[in-house]
Amino acid sequence: MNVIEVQHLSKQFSIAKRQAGMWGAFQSLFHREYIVKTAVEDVSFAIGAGEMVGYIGPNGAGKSTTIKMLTGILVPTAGDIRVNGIVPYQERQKNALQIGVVFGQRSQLWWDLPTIESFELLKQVYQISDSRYRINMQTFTEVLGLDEFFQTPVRQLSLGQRMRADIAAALLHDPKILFLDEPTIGLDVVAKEKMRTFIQEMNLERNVTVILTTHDMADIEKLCSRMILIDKGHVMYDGPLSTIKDMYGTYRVLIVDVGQDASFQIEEAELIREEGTRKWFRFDRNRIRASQLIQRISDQYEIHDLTIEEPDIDTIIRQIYQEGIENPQGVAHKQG
Ligand SMILES: Nc1ncnc2c1ncn2[C@@H]1O[C@H](COP(=O)(O)OP(=O)(O)OP(=O)(O)O)[C@@H](O)[C@H]1O
Repeated sequence: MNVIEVQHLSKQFSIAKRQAGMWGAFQSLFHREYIVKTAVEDVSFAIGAGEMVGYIGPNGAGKSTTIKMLTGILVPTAGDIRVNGIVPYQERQKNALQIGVVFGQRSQLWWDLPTIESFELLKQVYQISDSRYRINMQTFTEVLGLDEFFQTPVRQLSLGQRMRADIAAALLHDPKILFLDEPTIGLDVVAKEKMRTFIQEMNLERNVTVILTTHDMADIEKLCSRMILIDKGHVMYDGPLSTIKDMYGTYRVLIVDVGQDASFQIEEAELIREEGTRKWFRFDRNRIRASQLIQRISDQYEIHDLTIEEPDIDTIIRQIYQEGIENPQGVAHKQG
């Protein structure tokens, strides 16, 4: 069953053009010109219950605008949007009851109140029963260690504490869908890992559907089997992370130390770096196998040390942004 359905969704913003100088400012009082900025264009996708989907793209791609339309904050310019059967901007309150939202860049909590009071206020806002509130607070406190800062006002929390409080607050009313906009931004490695584990647990134990926007590819690798990639408002790819990796991750780098100063080239590989006796060869595994490459080198030289580096998902995504994407096996597509 799909919990989110988006069809031909577009959003344009009209931005008033500023005229230069005093005369321009005066003229603007009587006649305003507008420029139209298209943030999201003809985006379609469907997300099933319990899926964890990474919604990713470079700065300004249209990710936050999409999330804001899904949460009902923004009204689309065109297209259909349904979250659990509800049109979010038409029934904002009803939609709010079934979704949880975390914006990594800003807190949803009351800035000046002790953290525990924010939770108590949310209990009232969402009319959460006493027993449900107790169970959820107990679970979240156990996993996220909330009690260490219950009495601290939100504005005094460290970033890691604030994010833990925010995600707990977003899940307090048992939403079936969770929107996470940069939930690990600025966190240290340990805090990131804790956050990811918690998200994973909520998905597994409560079947919460998760839509995650992030610039941290490790979030996607750890959490999402599916990825929707957008650029300039268009969907460029929608499919498994593994397909993207298989298609674009065919390059490897062989780092080899031959123990002596030797200058040599290999036809099917590109020498991309040299440091003393150590060399870096970039090769396409579809063209030559690592074992063949090593064989060629060891035929002439004694290999002292070697490593093979696989491309990380960051490198692959960067390559896609730069070069676009072809249409492989009907799962990915390029538009615009
Ligand atoms: N309220 C607004 N008024 C005018 N333009 C806007 C508004 N909100 C977003 N935009 C523009 O729409 C485009 C998409 O912005 P959006 O915030 O959705 O991108 P994003 O993918 O979330 O980027 P980032 O990764 O930097 O957060 C950008 O060019 C942005 O400047």
